Amino acid sequence: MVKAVVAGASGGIGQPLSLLCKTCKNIDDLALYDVVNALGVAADLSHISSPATVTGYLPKDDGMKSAFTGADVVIIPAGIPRKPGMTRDDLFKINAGIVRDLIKGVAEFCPKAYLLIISNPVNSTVPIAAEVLKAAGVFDPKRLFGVTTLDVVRAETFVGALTGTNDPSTTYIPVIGGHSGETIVPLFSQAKPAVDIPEDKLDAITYRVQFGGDEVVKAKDGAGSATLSMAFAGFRFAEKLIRALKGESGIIEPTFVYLPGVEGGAEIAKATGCDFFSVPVELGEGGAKKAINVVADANEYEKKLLKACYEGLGGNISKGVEFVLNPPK
Ligand SMILES: NC(=O)c1ccc[n+]([C@@H]2O[C@H](COP(=O)([O-])OP(=O)(O)OC[C@H]3O[C@@H](n4cnc5c(N)ncnc54)[C@H](O)[C@@H]3O)[C@@H](O)[C@H]2O)c1
Ligand SMILES: O=C(O)C[C@H](O)C(=O)O
Repeated sequence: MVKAVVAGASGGIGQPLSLLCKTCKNIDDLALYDVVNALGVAADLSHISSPATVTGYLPKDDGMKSAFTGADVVIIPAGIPRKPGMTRDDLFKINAGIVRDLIKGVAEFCPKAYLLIISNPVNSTVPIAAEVLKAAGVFDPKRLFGVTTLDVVRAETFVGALTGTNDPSTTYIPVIGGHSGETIVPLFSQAKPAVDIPEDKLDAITYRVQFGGDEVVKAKDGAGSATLSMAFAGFRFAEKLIRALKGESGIIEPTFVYLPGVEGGAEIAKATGCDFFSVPVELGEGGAKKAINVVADANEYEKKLLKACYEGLGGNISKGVEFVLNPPK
């Protein structure tokens, strides 16, 4: 019996993500939480003839408590998206408080749940979540994941277009670091099967993975950021995690974790100078089983990218931690 919650279920990501969860054979009970329209989205999805039961909750009548109680997995895409001209960090002011308050609810109502944070800026919202859980005495680093899967999905897609493969998703490409601009570092040299990216195309494809989010923000022209591709990516990660929790072995996916709390992570934290970092993580019955040190094998081109990543990411992480430890007055 697996209960999954989508918090922010009525939004651009939340609705298609909830749809995918409703059709997932590994989810039995789906709770949709939002500050608006969660009952409508739940009523709509509940007519789909798949096994999962769906219920919707608003903040009134202890809705968060009802939604979160008994949850095994909580996926959080709640918060505002970017408009053209904004960085993900510009979202901090509003989304930091939204994530903090949702995680307080998690700590109270489902402290053992596995948490998948989608809300931006991920580089800061995941440290916020960790600090809130620590303060409540329920932080387990093996259960907290920043969802960076969209960067991996983009890398697969853009490389697929270059190689002309029939199915881009069959190429494994570790994308590591954080989830914004230069903190996103694709390691094309470690693709499996190997890909041969012509030298004159390397800068452009790297940039496209790092700034792919901007393409969508620009194309949507004020109507938000990536929602459908993000729902696909968020579901891909959630579904893999649930399969691993149920005992399937050998599942590896890059995700933004608190490295010192995951096996193999301490040495990566030492090498990168960042406690929170996305690396390929082997998922298991207890969540994050092992962080895989792909940093050590980066080539010279990738090492330069990583240097810029460490510089940007450190500040984003501290900003999140500070928000909880020294809350703005
Ligand atoms: N991690 C990633 O790769 C990635 C990719 C795309 C978007 N995002 C981020 O995901 C977030 C959501 O994007 P979107 O396009 O779905 O936005 P959206 O505005 O369409 O939806 C957000 C939803 O969150 C809800 N919400 C707001 N405050 C809430 C609260 N306190 N509790 C519960 N629900 C609340 C809103 O009512 C809304 O339904 C943004 O921060 C965006 O930047 C992350
Ligand atoms: O770009 C954004 O703001 C949304 C998301 O983080 C993305 O990568 O598409």
